[in-house]
Amino acid sequence: MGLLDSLKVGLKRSREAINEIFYMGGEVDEDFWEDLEDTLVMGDMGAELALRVTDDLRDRAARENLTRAEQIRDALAQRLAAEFPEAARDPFTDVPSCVLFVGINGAGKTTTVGKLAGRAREAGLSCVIGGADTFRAAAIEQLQVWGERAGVEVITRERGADPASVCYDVVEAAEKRAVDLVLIDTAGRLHTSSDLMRELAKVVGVTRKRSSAPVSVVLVIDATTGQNGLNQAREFNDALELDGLIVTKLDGTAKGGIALAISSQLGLPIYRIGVGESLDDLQTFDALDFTRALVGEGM
Ligand SMILES: Nc1nc2c(ncn2[C@@H]2O[C@H](COP(=O)(O)OP(=O)(O)OP(=O)(O)O)[C@@H](O)[C@H]2O)c(=O)[nH]1
Repeated sequence: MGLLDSLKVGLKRSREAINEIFYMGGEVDEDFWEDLEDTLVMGDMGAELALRVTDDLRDRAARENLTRAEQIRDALAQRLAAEFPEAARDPFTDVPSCVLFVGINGAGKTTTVGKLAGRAREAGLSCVIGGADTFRAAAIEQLQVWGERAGVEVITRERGADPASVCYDVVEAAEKRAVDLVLIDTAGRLHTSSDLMRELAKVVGVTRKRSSAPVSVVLVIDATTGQNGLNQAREFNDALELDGLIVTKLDGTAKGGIALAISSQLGLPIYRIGVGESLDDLQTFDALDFTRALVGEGM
């Protein structure tokens, strides 16, 4: 199955809901617009965004005399795609670069670091992985497994070591060797835990200060989290000034709208999306491919 197909399977739930409106009668009338707005809200996009998109589309339909629902479908995909801010730079290919991965437990940080390390190797970039999750012994082991899989060295310290000083060491070692790409995994934490968020702010501060390569702080977010994902992202952004997002588990039962809500509301680009658990299941984000998978391509 191609990566785009995995995404389409993952977004099936949202697409089916949207398909229903398009198939209902075919005529664009007041009910159609109301159903569209409701469906977008139900798909986790948030009420404000759903209203804005529906209003714009309604104007366009009037202007261009689009009277059949099918004509609206691609206009909807285009309009939704326009909500995603574009990345000014790609921290995984514009090297040298140092990237810190943050997020709640189980979001997919370690898996994503492994996948990206594999991609970097394939692209002929030199890469090291930093293990700043010294909280759990199992986390260090898991990262080492991913490092072996990707053929990339993992630099870490013993369990309980100060994560900020691990980052300092990793960046220093990488700079001595003129490594292109440094990927640092951090311990998962709840956005509501202020002590752990302060610790993370220190990790970010030390890394930004020590690294001569640009540092990007990337929030890894599980697409199946639903509306709570927006609160999470807001808290991480307030504490750390995020640079962008990686949205995982879009092959699962995600509705997908949450990716749009976060990216659009916080003005954060999506660098990659995760569409499975293996090394190859990572995709460069393309806004229009994503929104077309979300709204379907018609008959
Ligand atoms: N289906 C699917 N599963 C994923 C994806 N990314 C990660 N996972 C799975 O999600 C689970 C958690 O992934 P991890 O990479 O361990 O998450 P983490 O954020 O490092 O977790 P902590 O170390 O607890 O902070 C694992 O079972 C992964 O295989 C994805 O894109 N799709």
